[in-house]
Amino acid sequence: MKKTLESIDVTGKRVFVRVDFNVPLKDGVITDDTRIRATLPTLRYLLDHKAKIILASHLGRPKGERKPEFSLRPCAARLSELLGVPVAFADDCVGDAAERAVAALKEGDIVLLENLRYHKEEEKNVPEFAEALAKLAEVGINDAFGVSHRAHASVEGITKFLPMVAGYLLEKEINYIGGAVSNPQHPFAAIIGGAKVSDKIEVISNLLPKVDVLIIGGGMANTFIAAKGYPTGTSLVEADKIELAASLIKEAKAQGTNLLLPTDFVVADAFSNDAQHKVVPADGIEDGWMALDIGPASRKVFADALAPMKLIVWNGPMGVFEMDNFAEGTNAVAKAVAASTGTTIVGGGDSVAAVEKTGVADKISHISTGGGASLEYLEGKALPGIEALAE
Ligand SMILES: Nc1ncnc2c1ncn2[C@@H]1O[C@H](COP(=O)(O)OP(=O)(O)O)[C@@H](O)[C@H]1O
Ligand SMILES: O=C(OP(=O)(O)O)[C@H](O)COP(=O)(O)O
Ligand SMILES: [Mg+2]
Repeated sequence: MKKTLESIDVTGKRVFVRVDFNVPLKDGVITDDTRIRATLPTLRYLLDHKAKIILASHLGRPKGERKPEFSLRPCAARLSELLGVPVAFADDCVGDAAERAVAALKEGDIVLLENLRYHKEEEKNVPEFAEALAKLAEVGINDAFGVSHRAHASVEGITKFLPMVAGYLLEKEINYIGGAVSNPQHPFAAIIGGAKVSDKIEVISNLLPKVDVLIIGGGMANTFIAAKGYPTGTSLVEADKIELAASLIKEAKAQGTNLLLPTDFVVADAFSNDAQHKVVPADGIEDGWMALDIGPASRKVFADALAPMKLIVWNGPMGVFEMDNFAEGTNAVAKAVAASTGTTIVGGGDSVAAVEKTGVADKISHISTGGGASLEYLEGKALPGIEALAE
């Protein structure tokens, strides 16, 4: 058993809380705050116990550079509104700015530190960086399920210097997803889409024997379309995963898993809502065109396949749903999942934003803050951020 928040003394202490505030943003405005709201139970507990709260998160993938569009500042403002208390902001997560902000904390105060990934040492899990983070606090909490599959400094490395326990969000995710997938109901479908193809394609081999139906859409589908030998135009394709996709198609067939790929796409001549667009069959993507959504025939096939399912796990939008002209595939799958009489789990920063946008979030059994994390958990992998927690 991993230790949880209530088993440690936080009163008056400096508490480091790793959160996942990697929220979708458009022009600096948060378009979905689910990941922030999901941490409120832990934060309210810490406020009630007069802790000095130090929040740390990544946002996007700035790859070690201080790119302003990846600043966490909008999240401090949003959190302050949600909690109804001031939330201070420190311009850096280590060094002078962080140390000064932490020294200024009184009991019941909160500071959010700037993006951890402005330092390349975070993703590289450099011990000195983990130690610098650890030194800010006396106690550590992981409430960042969405990034628990990453062995990064603030998630895994830090625990060698500061023991970490699970916050309420992490505990809830482990209990729900762990429970649903340890002895899954059948028929069981997984739906995988989105844009993080090279990461998420790696889980499919381990998923195939667990599920009855595997639906592939979104950016993920294009690499499979390429594996079938069809042209993909200017679509997002992970060239060095085409061979893997081809072998997954064979594995699915050999195991009798129903692997469903789109049979048609909405293609566009540019990555823009204003681009020209049309529907083409899956083998009909021409040069200069990119697949940005699944087509109407695919939506119907996917919805029909989902109808009899007793368990559905979905990560990754079916198209570029942020643009209205390419949102219909995601909307259709969201509605099909919402209509299911089985257990439904939707995970991922963007997938949850899509389900909220479609207006069906309250019809989903469990909204998970983790996309890649829930897939790896489902696959049966030990997540480094959870493994590293105190027993
Ligand atoms: N066909 C596509 N081409 C390019 N991007 C896509 C496509 N389909 C979906 N996407 C993008 O995938 C992104 C989400 O992917 P990902 O981060 O893997 O999902 P999640 O956050 O739900 O785990 C969205 O921003 C969406 O626009
Ligand atoms: O948004 C996230 O994952 P998701 O897109 O799979 O939901 C997490 O914050 C992890 O981010 P990362 O995939 O850049 O490590
Ligand atoms: Mg995402």
